[in-house]
Amino acid sequence: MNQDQLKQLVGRAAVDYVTPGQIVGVGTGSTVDCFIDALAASGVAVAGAVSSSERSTQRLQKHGIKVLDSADVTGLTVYIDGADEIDGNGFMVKGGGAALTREKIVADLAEKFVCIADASKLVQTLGKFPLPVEIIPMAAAQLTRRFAKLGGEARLRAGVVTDNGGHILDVTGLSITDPLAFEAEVSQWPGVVTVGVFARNKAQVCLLGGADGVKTLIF
Ligand SMILES: O=C(CO)[C@H](O)[C@H](O)COP(=O)(O)O
Repeated sequence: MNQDQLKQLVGRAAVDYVTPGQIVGVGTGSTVDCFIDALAASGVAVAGAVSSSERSTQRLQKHGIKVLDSADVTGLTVYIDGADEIDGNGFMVKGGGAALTREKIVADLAEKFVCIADASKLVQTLGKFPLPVEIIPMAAAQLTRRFAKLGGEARLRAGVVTDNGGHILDVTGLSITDPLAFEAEVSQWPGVVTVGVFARNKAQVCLLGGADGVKTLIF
């Protein structure tokens, strides 16, 4: 199976975590696109979705799934999203699609984060994938210096403006051995909107697609 087929496989598997009549939290990315399509095809009638991006909103609406504002809900049972990397504790790097800020906001509303990913995303230590950080543009130079002190090289993602009007730094060369401490530290640097380490809002479940089918990891 190629990577696209694995994404479709886990997208379909994630529908089992959605209950009819529920409001579901929906992430962003090509794997989530597969989930949205599978949900629409499944006949599981949800009451609506809280979406983490304009991209997912458009796809949900195209399928006739109602999109609610995050302010319209007090909580969500489940949030389904992909990841750029996930480790053996359910800690993730996210933001390859530049949607990390809204993803973290919607994930924070949910009782359970179900990560859907192909097996290439499972890593021992986070940091090989360039770490996305949404920032206020004015802080770019200072934040680049701060990451350099941690051994990272930050590059501005050219031509990208997020749904919130922010910019993205992609940081290479990091080895994130303590994701909770790293997230807490970087999150309080002035000019950081959201760091793409999801440790406080980690996954509780990962549906990992590989040659043998879908493996369910519980954290
Ligand atoms: O964090 C994300 C978007 O901001 C995505 O979940 C992540 O980039 C994975 O994307 P894909 O499913 O396309 O591989």
